[in-house]
Amino acid sequence: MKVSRINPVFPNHQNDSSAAGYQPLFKSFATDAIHVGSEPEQWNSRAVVPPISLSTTFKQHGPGKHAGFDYSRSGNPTRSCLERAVAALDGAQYCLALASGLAATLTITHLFKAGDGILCMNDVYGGTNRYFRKVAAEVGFDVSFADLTKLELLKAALKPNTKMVWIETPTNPTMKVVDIKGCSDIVHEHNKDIIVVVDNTFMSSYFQRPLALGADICMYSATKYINGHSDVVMGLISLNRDDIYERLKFLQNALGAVPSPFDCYMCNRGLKTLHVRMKQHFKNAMAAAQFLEADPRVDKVIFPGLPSHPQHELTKRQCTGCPGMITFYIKGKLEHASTFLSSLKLFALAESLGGYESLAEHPAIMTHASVSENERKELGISDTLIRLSVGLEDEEDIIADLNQALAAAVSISVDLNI
Ligand SMILES: Cc1ncc(COP(=O)(O)O)c(C=O)c1O
Ligand SMILES: N[C@@H](CC[Se]C[C@H](N)C(=O)O)C(=O)O
Repeated sequence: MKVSRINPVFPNHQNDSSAAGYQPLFKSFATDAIHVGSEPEQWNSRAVVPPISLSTTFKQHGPGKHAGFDYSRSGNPTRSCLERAVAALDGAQYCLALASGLAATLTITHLFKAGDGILCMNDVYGGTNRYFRKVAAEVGFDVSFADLTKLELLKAALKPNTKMVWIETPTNPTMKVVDIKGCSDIVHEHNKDIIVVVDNTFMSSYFQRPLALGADICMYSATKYINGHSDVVMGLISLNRDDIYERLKFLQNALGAVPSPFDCYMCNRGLKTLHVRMKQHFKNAMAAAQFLEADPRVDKVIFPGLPSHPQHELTKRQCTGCPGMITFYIKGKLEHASTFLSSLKLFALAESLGGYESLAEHPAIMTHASVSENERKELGISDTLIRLSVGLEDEEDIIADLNQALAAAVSISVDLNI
């Protein structure tokens, strides 16, 4: 039987978004997601699905002589399965799993010492901003922020003590897209020892491979798309450099912020369908973004897949597509944003993103409340900014829900001027 590979989003082309100008899909992504790290031959039982290895300790042949594992914080068979799969998907030699995205951030930061400079993209997840400003800076790191979408600002912000440049792209929540290759080239020309880290949480390895674009480390809040089912909190770090890996592996054990075997099992399970989920997130988000952009009740939509996005061309140059994240400004005031959010029926009003279910939130009050008011103002995180994580439900139902919540927002008695 001939299997049709016609894609309804890009009907004249094969089953990928390269036809719309994006990078071609990564070769054998689905096969690697499903098979790498899950080889039945590694188990005596030949289990096709990796078992959850709950034992905290492993019997040794003789003192210090073991079969690859001695203590579960230091290494765990279920965790290894996940780490191997994610490394393959990132085009990396190594991957390390941590207890959360922030645990990954803090483990990476422990590569450095007080007095070292950390330069961070100015718009990042509120908890990353909070960690760098209110924890790392307080223990003596020289933390600074710059808009890294402007390469001249990156050049100007590099200092003699800069040891790490932290990029998040697209940014949470204002969806700015940073040129990973452009930044990595500038940073490494300035000093090849500076470590460029990319938070790849929003894109996932399906849409973006930072290591191939020159970054030294790719990290994730796997809590989001990588697991994809909103039931695991986890972080991941992928990389190719042996020296940094050895130190991070040491820190994974020495700091001890490791995920449980059960969570590793769950995340590996979620990973098997990453490619299927991301395609549908892209399709649904594109439809929702186009609907919102055409709607007079909406001021502005920020979605890298729309030609109106300031870095749409860059997105196509460095990514294979876009995830389900959309940010938009509703017309009116805080009351309109609040009414919209509390009127949603299918979207849940909740923090987090990247799960199969649609979520909506108010960054200024929720995920980015830890960012100072002044900074929020500078970044455009205003009272009317709404962030959507478009899920995998039927497109018509997603749009109908947005439509009815916008209708509820305009019906309130506060003057809207439209
Ligand atoms: C882009 C991004 N990076 C990192 C984090 C931190 O991840 P976690 O919640 O898994 O600690 C989050 C969300 O929390 C995020 O949205
Ligand atoms: N990255 C998530 C996390 C939500 Se914010 C979680 C918590 N309130 C905190 O302040 O740490 C997102 O939705 O962006």
